[in-house]
Amino acid sequence: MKREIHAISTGRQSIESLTTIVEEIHPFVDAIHIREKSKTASEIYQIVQKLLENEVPLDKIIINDRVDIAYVCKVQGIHLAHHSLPVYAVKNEFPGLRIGYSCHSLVEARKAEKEGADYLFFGHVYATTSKPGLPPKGLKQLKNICRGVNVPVLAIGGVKPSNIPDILQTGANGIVLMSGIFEAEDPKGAANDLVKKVNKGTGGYT
Ligand SMILES: Cc1ncc(COP(=O)(O)OP(=O)(O)O)c(N)n1
Ligand SMILES: Cc1nc(C(=O)O)sc1CCOP(=O)(O)O
Ligand SMILES: [Mg+2]
Repeated sequence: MKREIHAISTGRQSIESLTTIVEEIHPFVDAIHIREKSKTASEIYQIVQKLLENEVPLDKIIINDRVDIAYVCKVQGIHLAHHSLPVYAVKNEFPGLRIGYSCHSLVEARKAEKEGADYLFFGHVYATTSKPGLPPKGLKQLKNICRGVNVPVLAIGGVKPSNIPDILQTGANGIVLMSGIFEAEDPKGAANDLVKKVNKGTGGYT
């Protein structure tokens, strides 16, 4: 199974900054999550249209939480969290959408898999400013999740180039970054570096 790199928008950037970064990084990553909790449906739709105008492939775009926007825009998929519509409900209504789910325990992971999730995020693996005051789950729990389900598991939370080898040792199928890409001084350089690290030793990158 190909290892995947996903990038998630921060929710803190303007439409202009966000779309400029995505236009630079999309060739290096497998998926770009538009996770913009305080933007309106109209603004998120505008983001997707701007990305398409700038030749970002539809099949690299994933919408966080908003199934309506994912369906209307015909993107690659929808990413659900604990506050979202249930996985089984989305699967039933939109069998063509790739469904991701953010889980934080083995019980949640197995439930999401049973309900039809196509892949899982597990986190936060390392400390991250995105989850202040919450202790990181660590590599041991990540390994346990990877062994406990049959769908791909991607590590999220505090991921940086130096911890990629340890993450991949757990059996994780990829990595997910927010600040490490969207808040990097050089997002394109950061994404390129991640591709090299993720594919090291697989023959997938020369
Ligand atoms: C134990 C625990 N519960 C919830 C979260 C964060 O929620 P999540 O479903 O991942 O949604 P996002 O806010 O991250 O989009 C967590 N990290 N830990
Ligand atoms: C959106 C999100 N969800 C998490 C989870 O554990 O569910 S961690 C996270 C943010 C990850 O940001 P960064 O790459 O900057 O650490
Ligand atoms: Mg999350």
